[in-house]
Amino acid sequence: MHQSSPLQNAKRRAGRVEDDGISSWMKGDTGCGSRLRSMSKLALSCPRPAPNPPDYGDTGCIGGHTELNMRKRPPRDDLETVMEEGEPGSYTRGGRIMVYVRMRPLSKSEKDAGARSCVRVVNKQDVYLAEFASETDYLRLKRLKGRHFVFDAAFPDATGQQEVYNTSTADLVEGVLQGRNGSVFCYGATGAGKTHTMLGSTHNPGVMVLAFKDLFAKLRQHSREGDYVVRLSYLEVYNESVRDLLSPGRPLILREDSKQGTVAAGLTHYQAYSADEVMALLHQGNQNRTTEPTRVNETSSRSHAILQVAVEYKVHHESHYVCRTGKLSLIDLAGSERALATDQRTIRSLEGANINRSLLALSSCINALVEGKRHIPFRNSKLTQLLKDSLGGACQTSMIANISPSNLSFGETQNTLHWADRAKQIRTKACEANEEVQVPESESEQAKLLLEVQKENQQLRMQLARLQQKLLSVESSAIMVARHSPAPAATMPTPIFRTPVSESKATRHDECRAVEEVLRKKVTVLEKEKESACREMEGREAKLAAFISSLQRDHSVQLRHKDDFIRTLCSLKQKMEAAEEERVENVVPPSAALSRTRSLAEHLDASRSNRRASVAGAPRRMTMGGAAVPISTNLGKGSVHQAGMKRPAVPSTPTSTVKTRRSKLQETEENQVPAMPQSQRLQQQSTRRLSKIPVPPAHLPVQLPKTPTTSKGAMKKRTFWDITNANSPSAPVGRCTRSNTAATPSMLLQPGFLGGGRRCLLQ
Ligand SMILES: Nc1ncnc2c1ncn2[C@@H]1O[C@H](COP(=O)(O)OP(=O)(O)OP(=O)(O)O)[C@@H](O)[C@H]1O
Repeated sequence: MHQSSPLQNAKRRAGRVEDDGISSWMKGDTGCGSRLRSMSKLALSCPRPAPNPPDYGDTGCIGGHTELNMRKRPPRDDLETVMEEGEPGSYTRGGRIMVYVRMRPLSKSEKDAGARSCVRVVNKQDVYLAEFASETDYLRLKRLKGRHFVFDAAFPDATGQQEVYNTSTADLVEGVLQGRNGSVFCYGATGAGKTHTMLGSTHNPGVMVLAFKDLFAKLRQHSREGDYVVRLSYLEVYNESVRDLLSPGRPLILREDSKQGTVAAGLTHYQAYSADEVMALLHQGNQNRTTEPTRVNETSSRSHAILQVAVEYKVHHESHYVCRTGKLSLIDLAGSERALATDQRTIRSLEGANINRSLLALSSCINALVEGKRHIPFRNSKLTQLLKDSLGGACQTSMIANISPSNLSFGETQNTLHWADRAKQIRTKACEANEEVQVPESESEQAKLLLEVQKENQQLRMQLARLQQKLLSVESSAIMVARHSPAPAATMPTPIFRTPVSESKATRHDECRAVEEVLRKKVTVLEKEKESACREMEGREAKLAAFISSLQRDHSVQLRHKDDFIRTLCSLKQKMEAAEEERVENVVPPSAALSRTRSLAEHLDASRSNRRASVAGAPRRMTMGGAAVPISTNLGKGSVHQAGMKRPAVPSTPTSTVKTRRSKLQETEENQVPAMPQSQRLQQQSTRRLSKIPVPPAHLPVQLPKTPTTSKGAMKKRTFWDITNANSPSAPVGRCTRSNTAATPSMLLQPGFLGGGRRCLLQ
């Protein structure tokens, strides 16, 4: 019936003989747990551990209510015990994730399908898993293996919600109120009871609801009304996109925050003041959550849901108050599932693939954390990104692994238990309390006042020290001055500085008086010096003024001379221009003019000689073209009459001009004016014309016109007066770049200035 294992034999040999214990384990008494633990310890130390396995009833019912089926009990050597060193009950939260297992009852459908329980929870910590095989399935029967797991707590199917909450989450809520972060998440296969554990129903509320109720109750207990703030956010990760469940909209983006860790940007945070408010929000969020019926679960959650509660509150003490900030994350993961477990192969299978992928990423992170790897692949999925703080951060974390007892779900249950067992080894960072001690306002004011008084006192002390130093320096300088200046004998009959300064007050007074006297004398001397200096300065000033006025006079005289000179120059220029114009007017070809002049000169000579001849009785002759020609004395119109000879042709001289000349010639002849060279005559003409040009008065300043003329005709008529006096009423108006400035004498003397100015005016 019963095989003794080597371990039992060893125990017996060691005098620690125990009964096989099977019956008592089946009953689930408390003693069996300790026995199992002691055996497990032994198993760890023995090369081939073989503790006695628990018994499994035919019906699969658990809880020690069935008869032992000895035939189906797996061999003891096959039982694999997975335990950590140390007493399981001695687990503390410090530094690692707390792992709990909750088994749900067999569902009606499972019972109908003839499923049996393959899991046994013993002593609220130990979980035994057995694989059943039918009696005809010989192959599987041979491979039957029993597995034993020990967790921080294991909840059998009959465990109520409150107990689960008290064991797994209540201390986290307490931690949040102390300013720590905490998180609880449920893991398991689809339909294993995660949502039931986390959310529950209206009549049987789950961990989330109970946590809120507890939280608000404790807040009211610890803090005054109005001294706490509870903020709530609720999101889901569906098909690798993050959604806000309290205000659905666009998918949210995850961001890394140096203070808060991974945060969903744009997530709504509702402020709640009571548990009822939270319930309403939770209900609203759950309505928005993606749930679909699958073959396994009527209301299967197709997303991972994360509910976060941030708590800020003040705890009042006698002299101060403490401000604490904590955060509690409650996570309901979507169930891992086999592809066949779901009926649809379209959207549901895609959801399932995404769920499995994210859970695989979670498993990878847990493995990496357990193995102590440097790199933890949190970024592999949105879920692991969001759980980063819960898994590897400064956070108190509880994991509830939900399992189904059905032998039909053996694989999923086994995976879940293995996964949960591994998660036990995850170490978390030390979770420091986020609290700030603050002094009440009245006391802080007093402290502030005290500080101010102390500061003022210090400043006054420093000021006093500075003044004392100053006084000493003044005294020493006074002594130095008094030493270096001879004191009058009458005022200082005794040498006052012979006595030390600190000797007596009287001596000091004498010293001061002596110093005062010396200083007064010095001041008098300085005043006298100042007066004499002032007088000297005044004399110098008068001399300088006279010199400046003489300079000004000289300068004005010089200016006048310069103006005269310029005026002369201008008149000469005008004359020359007039002469030039005259010459241009009488345009005669040079050759013709020359020949004409010559002929006139010859004619003049001839007439002179004729006159002389007539005076002497000889016939008058006229030389034309070098030959002497006899002419009549009448030199009027066509007066040249000579036999056999034509009158010489005058080349191109205009008739009027010829006439004028002839008349002039006649006049000359008549007046008997001696012949004169033409150049002299022209000069005389020019002189005569120039004498008619008015010369400006000497006192007028030489100025250029301010505004040049706009017409050429006007310019041509301008006189010297117009050019030199811009204020003249006849001054032409026009455009000129240089004419806006009054010309200085030196400017007027510039070569081409007048001509340039003229050109400018003609523009
Ligand atoms: N401890 C329990 N006691 C009684 N009934 C339970 C328990 N746990 C789960 N159930 C029932 O089992 C069914 C499936 O549970 P639940 O929906 O919580 O599974 P789940 O793990 O959340 O599944 P999924 O991952 O598909 O969402 C529900 O009808 C629920 O009422």
